[in-house]
Amino acid sequence: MISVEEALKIVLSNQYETTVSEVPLLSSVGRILAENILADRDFPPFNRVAMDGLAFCFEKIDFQKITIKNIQFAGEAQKILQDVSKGIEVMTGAILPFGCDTVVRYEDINIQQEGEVKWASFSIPNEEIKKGQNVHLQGSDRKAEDVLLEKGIKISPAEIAVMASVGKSKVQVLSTPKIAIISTGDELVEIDKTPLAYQIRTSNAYMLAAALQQIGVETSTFHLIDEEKVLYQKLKEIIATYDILLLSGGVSAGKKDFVPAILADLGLEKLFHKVAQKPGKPMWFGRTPTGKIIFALPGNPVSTFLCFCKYVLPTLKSEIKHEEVILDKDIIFKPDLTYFVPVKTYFEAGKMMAKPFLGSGSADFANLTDCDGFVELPTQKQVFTAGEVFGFIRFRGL
Ligand SMILES: Nc1nc2c(c(=O)[nH]1)N[C@H]1C(S)=C(S)[C@@H](COP(=O)(O)OP(=O)(O)OC[C@H]3O[C@@H](n4cnc5c(N)ncnc54)[C@H](O)[C@@H]3O)O[C@H]1N2
Ligand code: MOO
Ligand SMILES: [Mg+2]
Repeated sequence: MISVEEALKIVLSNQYETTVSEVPLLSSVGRILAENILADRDFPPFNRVAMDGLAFCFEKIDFQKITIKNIQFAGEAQKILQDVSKGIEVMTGAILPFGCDTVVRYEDINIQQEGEVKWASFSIPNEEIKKGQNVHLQGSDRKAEDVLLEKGIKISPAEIAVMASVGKSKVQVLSTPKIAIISTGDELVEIDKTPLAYQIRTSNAYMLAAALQQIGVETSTFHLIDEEKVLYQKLKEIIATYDILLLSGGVSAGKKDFVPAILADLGLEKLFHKVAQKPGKPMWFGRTPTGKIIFALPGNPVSTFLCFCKYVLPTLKSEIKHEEVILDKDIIFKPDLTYFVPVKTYFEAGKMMAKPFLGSGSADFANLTDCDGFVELPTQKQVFTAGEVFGFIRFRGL
């Protein structure tokens, strides 16, 4: 049996190799960018008027009375202020007229008109007017050819705006693997059925699908009965269509726990079976010769969820924060296994504390609703004392 550390290392060094695909800009939100995005021109691309008002040349005007010539609207080619002692009305988003360097808002001027002649005077003290004000200078945000977005980042609406502004109607993103969630077990019925006395409703597949949905990954779900021929045939079909399989149940020592043997019959390479951990000891992990990845998670719901959070999530999320918590209660655990205990975290004097919920074991998934993660208690110790710091695997707010 291998340790938790070895198991995680094997999982991380056998990840599904994602390929790059090109998608329409809007379809790229939530995906991982697979190319650097460069500025195609300066940001802003011209000296942009930032306020509606009057533009002029600061050094050349008479501060008492500025004759107004012309209007520069947004979307118009640059106008030229022929007589630099005069001003020109400008609108936000327009290119600053040639010959001007400063803009004063309409709110800060009084405009008067006599016949054909229109002039402005300032309604604020002259000292408040600064040369260059209200002009968003060309290239002041970014220069042409600057890297605006680096590959590897997760695309949000802010990145969509940047890519739209540089004309990326199609974007290269990492392809998302096709994931199948397969629950197994004769005792399970669908959630809209009333279980008989010896049956239960299936919940693992919903739990896994929901966890993946939270990180923007879509899945397909299947349920298979504990029947060797059915498992062999259906798993063969699913492996042909999907890139990553998440199975739950059928991996332990029971007479109908066929999953490991069937996966071997299907020609999969077993990378490990059984990890020195509680819960989740019977976990199986392997791959196909073509690099498709199979996680066969133990069926007890807390085991399924812990194995998912500890091993599956790090392969699908671009970044996983390493977190630590302070245990708030002594725990004694003697077996030579890493012990993952559901905990509820809270803050005390600025430190993150963890209150353990031992519940009644790995089938007690109702317990998880009181918790927000697992604390990881290492094998090397048997007594874990209140006040000690341990690793924390968060599952709430993924
Ligand atoms: N003799 C041994 N027995 C068991 C061992 C062992 O080492 N020796 N390991 C125990 C541990 S630890 C676990 S965890 C379970 C793992 O069992 P399997 O992966 O074989 O899963 P099943 O036998 O199919 O089911 C176990 C349990 O989980 C429930 N289950 C399964 N699927 C679902 C689902 N989709 N939704 C809700 N609940 C599910 C199932 O009804 C069983 O109660 O084995 C121990 N036994
Ligand atoms: O790991 Mo089992 O998960 O202890 O019930
Ligand atoms: Mg079993």
